[in-house]
Amino acid sequence: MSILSGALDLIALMAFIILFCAFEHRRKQRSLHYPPGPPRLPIIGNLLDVPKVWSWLVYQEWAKVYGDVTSMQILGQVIVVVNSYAAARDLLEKKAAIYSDRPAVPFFDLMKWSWFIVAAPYTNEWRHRRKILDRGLRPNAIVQHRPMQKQKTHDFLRRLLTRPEELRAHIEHLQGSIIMSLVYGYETQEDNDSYLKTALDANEIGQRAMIPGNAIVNDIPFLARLPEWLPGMGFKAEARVGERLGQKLVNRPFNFVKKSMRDGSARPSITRESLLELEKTDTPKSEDAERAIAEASGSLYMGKLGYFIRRMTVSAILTLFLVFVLYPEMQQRAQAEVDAVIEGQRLPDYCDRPKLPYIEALCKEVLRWRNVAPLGVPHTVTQDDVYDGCFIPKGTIVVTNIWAILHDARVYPEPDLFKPERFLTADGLLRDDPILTSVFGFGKRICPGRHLVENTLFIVAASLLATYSIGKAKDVQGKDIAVEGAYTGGSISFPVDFKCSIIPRSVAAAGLIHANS
Ligand code: HEM
Repeated sequence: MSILSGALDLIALMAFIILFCAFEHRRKQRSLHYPPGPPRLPIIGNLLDVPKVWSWLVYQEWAKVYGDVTSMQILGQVIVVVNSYAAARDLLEKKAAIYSDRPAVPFFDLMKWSWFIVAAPYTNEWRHRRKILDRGLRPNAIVQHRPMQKQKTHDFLRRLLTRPEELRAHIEHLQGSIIMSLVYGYETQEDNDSYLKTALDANEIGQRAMIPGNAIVNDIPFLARLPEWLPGMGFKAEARVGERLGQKLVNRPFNFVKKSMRDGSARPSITRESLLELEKTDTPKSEDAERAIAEASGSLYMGKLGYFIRRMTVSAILTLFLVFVLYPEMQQRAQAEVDAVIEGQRLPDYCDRPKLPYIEALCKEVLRWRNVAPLGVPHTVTQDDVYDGCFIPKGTIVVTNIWAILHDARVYPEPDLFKPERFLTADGLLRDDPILTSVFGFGKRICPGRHLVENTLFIVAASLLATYSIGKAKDVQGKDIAVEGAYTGGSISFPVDFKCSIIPRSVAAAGLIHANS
């Protein structure tokens, strides 16, 4: 009896100590301040301080006053902005276990769009789908798609030959057809593509849900629980449309792959490879495992046209054209480099890459100079945390100021200048720069498409340089049309529309384009 009561006393004492420590820990955290930031007004906090456009520039200025990790509060929601590479790694990579969630988008929940990886919460479901994408988009896996990327780039060159004024449409087609081929082995039709309509419709709904202020339920989530017959509940019917579209988007191309696998016509693709892998490991095939593949692929299909992935890649390729217009001397240097390798006999290939360090450096500088997602995609914190003596509570939204990281004058001197040489050694060799990967985000949510983007940018740049001269367009009087080189200030930064001339460098160059497309 006395042994038993002694043991109980010990357990009670231990429980008391654990509770006391937890209480003290929490009390200490509570007594800590949030990371420093601009002064807050009662209730609305920093609502009036948040700029609608070019916010990354304002946050960069705040960092000079308050430090690399700053915070603001909007209607009670804590938002932390991370402005340096070191802090981004400390939080989003070293503490990835608690910094990898995404802010909730209630309208997506209503549409049952948890399959859409970009916005999905950090759950086992997400991990499973993300693994499928990581496997399909890793360097060793995408190597087999290089011939396809090359062929699509050659088709792009041909389109530029016949309708150069439709530059942006051609870039969108290039990007979309690469993704559809990579994900489903599907050849996008030139006009009236049958998969286009579904994706466009789903995207329209997706965009409305993502852009702040567009879907009322995102701002006032409890509305989702009210009955549909109440006034103002129209979003519920819209959510049902979104759910149906989402299912169509996920299932239709997936079924196309399964059917073509059955009749033996399936081309290599992420979906086909994932299904083959599943056959090896999962017997009998479970519906859940197939569904995960369909949904992971659907996320890329959605992204092919979406606000997010499409705009990013299109923006980067447009920047390439802008750079050629603004800096003709760099275009000439890059042309000389590619000419020395291909000697006008053929179009560039991936195997030429090691011999084209200046072009590689130019592509890297395109990604750095006008990084297309200056604030990345927000993460959220799933547990209370302390960083550098400051309290970061569970639920905090963490925004990475990728712009500030890539325009840090200590790392990239004269950061606003376009200088490919910063990625070259004194001997003209390519310099490894781990900080540049910040352009694709951090930690577990880092962009899985990054290797594909680098491959695409390289082959597009080298092929363009080998065949075209890009310069200022002329007005009716034959005068150069000025190009400002301005960018939009929204969450995905885009070159403001500009005109340029795109002319084959020679008859032989035009001949190469025809011969290869
Ligand atoms: C210039 C082009 C691109 C840039 C700069 C870019 C950048 C980014 C960034 C900053 C993120 C957020 C990372 C984070 O949360 O920390 C992201 C996420 C993502 N990107 Fe990209 N991206 C590009 C193109 C692509 C392409 C071509 C694909 C598909 C093949 C892709 C697929 C994705 C996906 C699926 C996510 C969500 C990852 C997740 O939440 O787990 N991206 N990207």
